[in-house]
Amino acid sequence: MKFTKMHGIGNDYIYVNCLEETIENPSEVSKKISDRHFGIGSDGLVMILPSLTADFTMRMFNSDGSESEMCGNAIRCVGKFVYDNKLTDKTTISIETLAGIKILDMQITDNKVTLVKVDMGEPILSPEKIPVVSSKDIVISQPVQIGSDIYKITCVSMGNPHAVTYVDDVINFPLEEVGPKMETHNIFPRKVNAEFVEIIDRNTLKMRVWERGAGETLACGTGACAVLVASCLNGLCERKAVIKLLGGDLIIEWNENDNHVYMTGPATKVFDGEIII
Ligand SMILES: N[C@H](CCC[C@H](N)C(=O)O)C(=O)O
Repeated sequence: MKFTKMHGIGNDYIYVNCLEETIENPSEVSKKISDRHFGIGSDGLVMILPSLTADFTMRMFNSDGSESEMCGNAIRCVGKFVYDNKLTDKTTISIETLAGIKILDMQITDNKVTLVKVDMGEPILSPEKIPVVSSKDIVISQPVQIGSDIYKITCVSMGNPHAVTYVDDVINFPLEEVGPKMETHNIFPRKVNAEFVEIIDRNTLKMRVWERGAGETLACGTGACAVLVASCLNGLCERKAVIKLLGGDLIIEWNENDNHVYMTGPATKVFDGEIII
């Protein structure tokens, strides 16, 4: 199977052109190739497929084999993949995902995509659609017990579920201990991506993420969007801000006119390869 290793600010995936390749069991393949010792090494697998309703389809699998509805860092790399490999000559393209069709505007330098702005659509705030078990109409700064500690979470879906918690010192936060317990907490029927955020100022947020199905990653695009929305709902930031992640920065805006969230960031190719699966 031919593949391309790419990353979005350090959130790295294996990309396969499934207009040419066939993957019988993507969940098993994702687990196998994601292993950083026995496989290629990645946060998961991304399949690029045809679409009847958009220019292309993206399917994304975490390193544990679970499929996600949407992946922000990956969709930017899908845009780069299809343009740089001349599968399209359009600089504005549509990608079908399990979270709906997303529109990408791509910046080109020397015939290669360098920066991508993605319309991530509207944030989903109703608990039953996130999903999260709650008696409230919206989950903002709600207490949840993890071990002997209480954390206050704000829940947002960008097509995939997120729980956002504010901390004083995110770099030294015990993510390996708290992250997996939040990910699998029984109030999340489909588990959850857990973001932990330190407010730098009203235009700058610093975050780490324990991803559903992948553990800590260097960046999470949908997570950065969820963090911006949650921080606006908590009155902690402006509607456009720099989100600083371990792997790099994203510019996120929650537009008050169309209620859409826009994510702008880079997409990077590492290498092409071939593997027997
Ligand atoms: N682990 C996520 C999918 C990847 C999201 C993240 N890598 C991004 O860039 O949005 C989930 O199961 O919902």
